[in-house]
Amino acid sequence: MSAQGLSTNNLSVFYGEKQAVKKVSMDFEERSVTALIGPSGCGKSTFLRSLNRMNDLISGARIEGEVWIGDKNICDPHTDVVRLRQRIGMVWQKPNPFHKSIYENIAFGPRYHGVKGRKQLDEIVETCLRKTALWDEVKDRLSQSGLALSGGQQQRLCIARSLAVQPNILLMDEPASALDPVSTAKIEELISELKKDYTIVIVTHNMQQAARVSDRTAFFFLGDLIEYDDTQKMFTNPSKKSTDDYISGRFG
Ligand SMILES: Nc1ncnc2c1ncn2[C@@H]1O[C@H](COP(=O)(O)OP(=O)(O)OP(=O)(O)O)[C@@H](O)[C@H]1O
Repeated sequence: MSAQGLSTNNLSVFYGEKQAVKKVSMDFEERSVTALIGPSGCGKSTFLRSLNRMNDLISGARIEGEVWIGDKNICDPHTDVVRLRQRIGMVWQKPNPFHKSIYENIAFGPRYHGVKGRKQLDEIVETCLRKTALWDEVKDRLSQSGLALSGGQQQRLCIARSLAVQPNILLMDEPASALDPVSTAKIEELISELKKDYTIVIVTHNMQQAARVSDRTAFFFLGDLIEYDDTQKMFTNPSKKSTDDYISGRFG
């Protein structure tokens, strides 16, 4: 595995007595998109959140097993969680810009991590807005509130905010499910563009979206990883009957 590679080994997540994720071992391909699919409640979001220790914030949640980034097991209690979340960004289902200007939404993270110069911050803001195809839409109103943007623009702003602290990995939990079809298409285009530079893991309920944007797909059911393969294979010739049943809409 390379210095940045992401993988899990026998990863289990519990909420109290309930086991939501059951000994899942996965290697994520770098600079590609992995989709996590499966019926509601099968543990996709729980698994995703454990990849950057977001489950730490949920009382009663407990992890067993390992999550590796390069040669570091991030489940180690000595892990610097702030630094970890800088390397592994998270984008949520509902766009959640800060109650700040468009500029400050992006400058906040780098400033927190020590970038002070205005010129450098200006550059980061422009680069991140260009990467998310927002620059032309907002360059003349950077001091306006991020909340004044449309839902789709807000979500792209949130993605730009994640990029500003230079992560290697982006986790996305149904990033387009709250958006209209045009905004969804823009987010999907953006994901395809971003995978040239980032390793992306996305939870989606939308089978067409998984088929369109991902290179690899993992099917979860009741906390188990049932099948994990190239997306094309998963959607045309899955190995397990339950994968086939789910993908073809026979349950879930
Ligand atoms: N904070 C929590 N406390 C207790 N149980 C939880 C918590 N979050 C999730 N669970 C339970 O863990 C299981 C997995 O939930 P999770 O949200 O990870 O599934 P999911 O596949 O992402 O579902 P969905 O597609 O509906 O978002 C479910 O049984 C759920 O009820």
